[in-house]
Amino acid sequence: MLSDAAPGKLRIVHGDVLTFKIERAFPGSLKRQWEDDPPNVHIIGNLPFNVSTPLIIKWLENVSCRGGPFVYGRTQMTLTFQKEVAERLTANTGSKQRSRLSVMAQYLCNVQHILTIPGQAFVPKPEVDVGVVHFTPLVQPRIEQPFKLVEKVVQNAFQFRRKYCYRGLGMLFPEVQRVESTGKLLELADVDPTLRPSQLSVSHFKSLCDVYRKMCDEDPHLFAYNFRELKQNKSKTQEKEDDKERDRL
Ligand SMILES: C[S@@+](CC[C@H](N)C(=O)[O-])C[C@H]1O[C@@H](n2cnc3c(N)ncnc32)[C@H](O)[C@@H]1O
Repeated sequence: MLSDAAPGKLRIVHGDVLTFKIERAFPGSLKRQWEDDPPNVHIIGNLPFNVSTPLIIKWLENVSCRGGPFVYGRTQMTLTFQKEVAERLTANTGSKQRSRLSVMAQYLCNVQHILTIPGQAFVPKPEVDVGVVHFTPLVQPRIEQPFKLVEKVVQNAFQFRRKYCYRGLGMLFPEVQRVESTGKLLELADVDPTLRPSQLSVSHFKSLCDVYRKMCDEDPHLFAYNFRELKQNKSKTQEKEDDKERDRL
């Protein structure tokens, strides 16, 4: 009905936004250089919350490698999220909502929480309020390291939210070298080990990622070390042991 009302001006594509190839959706003539003003392509989305959160992670990774919607340049996005997620995306250093998402979004984009729409404005009314967030990719990311490396450092740092940051960052390293390597990382990055994860600024994360990158270059096995995976595998092994024990009884 909508496309009939605007012939030639509106094209409706039925599909899954998570797999849709936006990079092929618009004419190549719209492409701009990364350093130029944003292109005449704007992504606007009001998606279910279980889609919008994984999607923003995917699109942030696309920003970092200038892929997906960002083959057109610094494509702007205006997206809705559960209000709490919108607050996390835009949270400043030191605030209660400061989280992994804040750092991942803010190192790559200028992020603004434009407005909050009360849940009752929608039919059917969702359980939560809705935050509208605007993203403009930065010409120069605040951290110039691969997305996966930044994600790993940030994820580990926020692993123990209430503890000093050295606790979470320590999990980047195998147990045998943990104390020494964490000390070296924090010292070379000039980061106070007793800051809480929420007190770490993007520029703290930049130093941490740069030093961690050097440490990974020196030790090729380091990046593959994953404390979380080990923990999961350990608990699976423990589960199996428990099952065996139960069978014996
Ligand atoms: C909150 S409603 C918004 C409806 C309308 N766009 C608006 O703003 O009023 C979310 C819409 O996202 C659609 N949707 C859900 N999952 C999707 C996906 N993976 N890809 C594309 N659309 C999806 C649903 O069909 C639904 O129409």
